[in-house]
Amino acid sequence: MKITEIAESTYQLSVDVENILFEGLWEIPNGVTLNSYIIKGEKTAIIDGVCGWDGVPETLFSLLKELEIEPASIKYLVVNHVEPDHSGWIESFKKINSDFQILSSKKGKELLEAFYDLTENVTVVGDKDSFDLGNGHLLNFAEIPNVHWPDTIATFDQATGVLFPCDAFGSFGKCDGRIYAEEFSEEELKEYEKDTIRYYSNIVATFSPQVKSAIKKVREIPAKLIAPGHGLVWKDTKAIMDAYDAYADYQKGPARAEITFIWGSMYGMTEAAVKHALKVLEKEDITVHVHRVPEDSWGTVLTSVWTSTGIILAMPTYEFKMFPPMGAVLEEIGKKKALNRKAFRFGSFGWSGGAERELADINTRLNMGWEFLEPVEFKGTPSSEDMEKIEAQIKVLVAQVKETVNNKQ
Ligand SMILES: Cc1cc2nc3c(=O)[nH]c(=O)nc-3n(C[C@H](O)[C@H](O)[C@H](O)COP(=O)(O)O)c2cc1C
Repeated sequence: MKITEIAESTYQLSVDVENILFEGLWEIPNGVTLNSYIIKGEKTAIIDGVCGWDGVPETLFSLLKELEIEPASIKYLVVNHVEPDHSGWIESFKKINSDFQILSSKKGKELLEAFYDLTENVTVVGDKDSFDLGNGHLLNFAEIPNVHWPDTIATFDQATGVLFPCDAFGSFGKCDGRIYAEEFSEEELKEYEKDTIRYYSNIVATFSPQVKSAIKKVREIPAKLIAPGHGLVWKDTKAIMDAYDAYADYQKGPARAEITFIWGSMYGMTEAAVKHALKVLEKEDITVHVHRVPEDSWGTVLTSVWTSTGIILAMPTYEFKMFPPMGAVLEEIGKKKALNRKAFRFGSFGWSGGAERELADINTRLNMGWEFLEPVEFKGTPSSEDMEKIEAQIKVLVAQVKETVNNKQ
C-alpha cells in the first residue's frame, strides 16, 4: 500500500490486490489497485475506502498514521458507492471511531443501513449540494446512478479540480506503485487498456446507457484530474472519458474490426474444423481473439467479445443443446448486453443435433440481436465439403465486420 499526494492536501492511499476473483466471480490475471483518497481541509475527509478483506482495513489505518492522521480523528466519510470493495472497511473503522459523519446519496443511505446497519449521521448529498471542508476544499457532487450501483455519486473538489468518480473510469490491472497514466509508456498503456476493457466489460458493461449519461454530465465538470476507485489516475481527463464513451457504444455495436472466436470440443470433431477455420482467419487482415471454453474464463471471453463486431462460435451438440460451457458463456455475454454482433456458428453432432435450437433461443430470449450466417453443422467428422463451406462463411463474416465498422466511421 502506498500514499501519494496527488493534489494540494489531497492524498491517494492505494493497495494492490491479487489472486482473488473480483466480486467472487471475475478472474483478474493482472490484479487490481484499490484507491482511497484523503482531503485535508480544516476538516479531514476520506473519500471511498477499501474492501474489508483480512488485513486490508488495518493497512489503510497504518497509512493514515503515516499521514499523521489518527483514524479516530476522521470525522467525514464520503461514500460515493456502497459496494463493499469500497466500503467494507467501515465495519473495522466503526470499532475504532464511533463519531463520524457520512456523506452519500439517498440510495446510498438506504444501502448503508442494509449492509452496515448505519442509520445515524448520514447526510444525503446530490447534484445541487456542496460540502465545505474548509481551506477552499468545497466539495460538489454529481449523481451518476448505476455506474455501477444505483447509489453512485462522483465527488468534485473545487480547490484542486480533482474528480473522484469511484467505479466510473476505473480499471483492473495493478499499478505497481505508479499513479498516473502518464507514467506508462505508450506500449504499456496499450497493454493496460486491455485491463480497462476487462474491468469495463466484466463490471460496468450492463449499465452502458447510464455510463453514457454519466459521461455527458461529468464532461461539464472542470476536472483537472480523474481519480477513480480502481487503477490509474488520469491527468488527461478527456482520454479516459473518450475511452469509456467508446466502450459504452460497443454495447449496441458495431465495436472494433475484430473477431472473437469461441470454441469447445469433446472428442476433436469440431476441433478439426476449428483448426481449419483458424488457418483461414490467419490469411485475413483482421484481429482475432481465440478462446476455448471452459478453459478460458467468462470474464476473459467477455473482454474480447466487448470490442469485437464479429463472433465465431464452434461447438458440438450435447444432450440436445449446446456444449454446456458455450451455453453458459453466451448467457453471460447476453446478460451483459453485447448486442448486434455479426456471427457464424459451426459444429459437430451425433444423431439429432440441437445446439442450433438453444443458440437461437438464447439470442431471442436475451434480445441479443446477433445476426447469424447460415451455420455449418456436420455429423461426426467434418468432410472436405464442410471445410469449404466454413471457409466461405468466414470470408463473408470478415467482409461484413469490416463493412459494418467502416460504415460507422
Ligand atoms: C455426453 C454427450 C451427449 C451428446 N448429446 C448429443 C445429442 O443430444 N444430440 C446429438 O446429435 N449428438 C450428441 N452427442 C454427440 C456429439 O455431438 C458428437 O459426438 C460430436 O461429434 C462431438 O463433437 P466434438 O468431438 O467436437 O465434441 C453427444 C455426445 C456426448 C459425449
